[in-house]
Amino acid sequence: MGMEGESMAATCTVVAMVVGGLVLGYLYGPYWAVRRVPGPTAIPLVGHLPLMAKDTRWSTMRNTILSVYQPSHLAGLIPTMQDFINSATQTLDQPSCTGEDQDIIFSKLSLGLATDIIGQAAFGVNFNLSNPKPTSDGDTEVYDFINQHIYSTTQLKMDLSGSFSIILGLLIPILQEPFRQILKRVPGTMDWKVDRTNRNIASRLNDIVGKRMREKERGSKDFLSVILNSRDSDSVSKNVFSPDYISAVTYEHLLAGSATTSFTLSSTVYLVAGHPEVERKLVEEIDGFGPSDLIPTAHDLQTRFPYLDQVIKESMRFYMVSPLIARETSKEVEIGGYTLPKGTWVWLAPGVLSKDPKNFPEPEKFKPERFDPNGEEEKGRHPYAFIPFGIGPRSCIGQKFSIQEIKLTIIHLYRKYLFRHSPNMETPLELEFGIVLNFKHGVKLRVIKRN
Ligand code: HEM
Repeated sequence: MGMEGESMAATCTVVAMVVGGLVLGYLYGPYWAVRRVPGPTAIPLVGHLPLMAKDTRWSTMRNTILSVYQPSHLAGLIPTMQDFINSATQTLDQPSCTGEDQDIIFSKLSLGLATDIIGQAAFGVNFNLSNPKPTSDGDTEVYDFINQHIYSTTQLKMDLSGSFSIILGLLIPILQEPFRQILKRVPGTMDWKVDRTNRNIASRLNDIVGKRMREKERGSKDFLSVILNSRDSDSVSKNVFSPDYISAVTYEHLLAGSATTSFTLSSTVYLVAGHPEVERKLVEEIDGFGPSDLIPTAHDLQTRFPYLDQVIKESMRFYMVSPLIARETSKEVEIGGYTLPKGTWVWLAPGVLSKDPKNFPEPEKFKPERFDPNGEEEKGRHPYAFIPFGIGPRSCIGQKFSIQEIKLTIIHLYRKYLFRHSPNMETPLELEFGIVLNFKHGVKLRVIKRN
């Protein structure tokens, strides 16, 4: 190549670099402007459009399944819930649980129970964890599935005990995904285990969804059936609810509905066990309802157990199971004097709010009476100070479902038993911070049979 050719090539390279720089600048300029504000990375050319598309799909889904969470439907679920509660708590009558030095790991019992109940409601499948004796190959399958589900739930950590890519992502977000992609191929790493588990779960869910899709008569009781029926009857839904998407939201329900409810149940029993005066008032209210085999109706649950209401709220305030809630601004907005550009992620911290002494005097004290609707504290409190289920159009869809389940379980338990902290349990309680809070070493209790 002569001198002229070389200088031509050099000029072309410079021009290409300048043009490339301009294109990159154009694509990433808006992102650069908000680089200090945490949020999802904009994809070149399409920006955040995929997220918005997801959102439309979600609202169609949410509207479709809302019927499953309507009061009339929930009321009809009471016998199903009660059956699972009876069978999950049966083991508490056995000498291996009621002996003086016997610990029960209550958090395990409650996770099995909550998973069974949501499994039935979401999939129409009995995982049978409340009656833990595999009897056939089919049952073993379910066991494996649930164990994987529990494993993946407990791996959703945001502290320094999570997988390496998650830890790295906390420090240098841009490196998280590339490292995850590499580490998930390295056997033995946490990323590899999580990936393998997630793929197993996904394939099992696809099997369940596929099987239910082929069913002609599937009823309309559970969430999966409602979505599949709507998919069969309406062409819009057919496009919106692809089989993969259905598996993903079904899994989301299983996850959202089991770990949260189970944590709340366990922390309530744990806190009541450490507060004899609260226990006395609670047992008095429960005994006052009627004979011990009288199952409360949905209306009874709402109106006849005001102190139980306060105990559950105070437990949820004390240990806020979902400590963080994410939102993304759909347009530029000013919050507290800060201008947030469109597309900014905003994190709400209900756990911080619930320990604010302005709204909850002596926040480190467990005092259910602070939620007494006739008390000064409750009347004077900011209406959004206590938001364990989130707030607005994306708030928890399963709120009533879980409260019904928690109330039924607590009533059933305290009719028959009292609980004490096991001496083998750490003080104070140690927690693991993830997408949902978890107990580091479980909740170990001693059971006292009443009468
Ligand atoms: C004590 C139990 C529970 C707690 C504390 C809880 C808490 C939450 C919170 C804080 C959110 C985020 C809300 C927001 O972004 O504003 C949420 C969302 C959600 N929860 Fe729950 N939840 C519980 C039980 C359940 C149950 C039992 C189910 C299912 C039956 C469920 C299904 C969902 C779903 C599907 C969403 C996403 C809603 C959406 O994005 O439109 N949750 N939950």
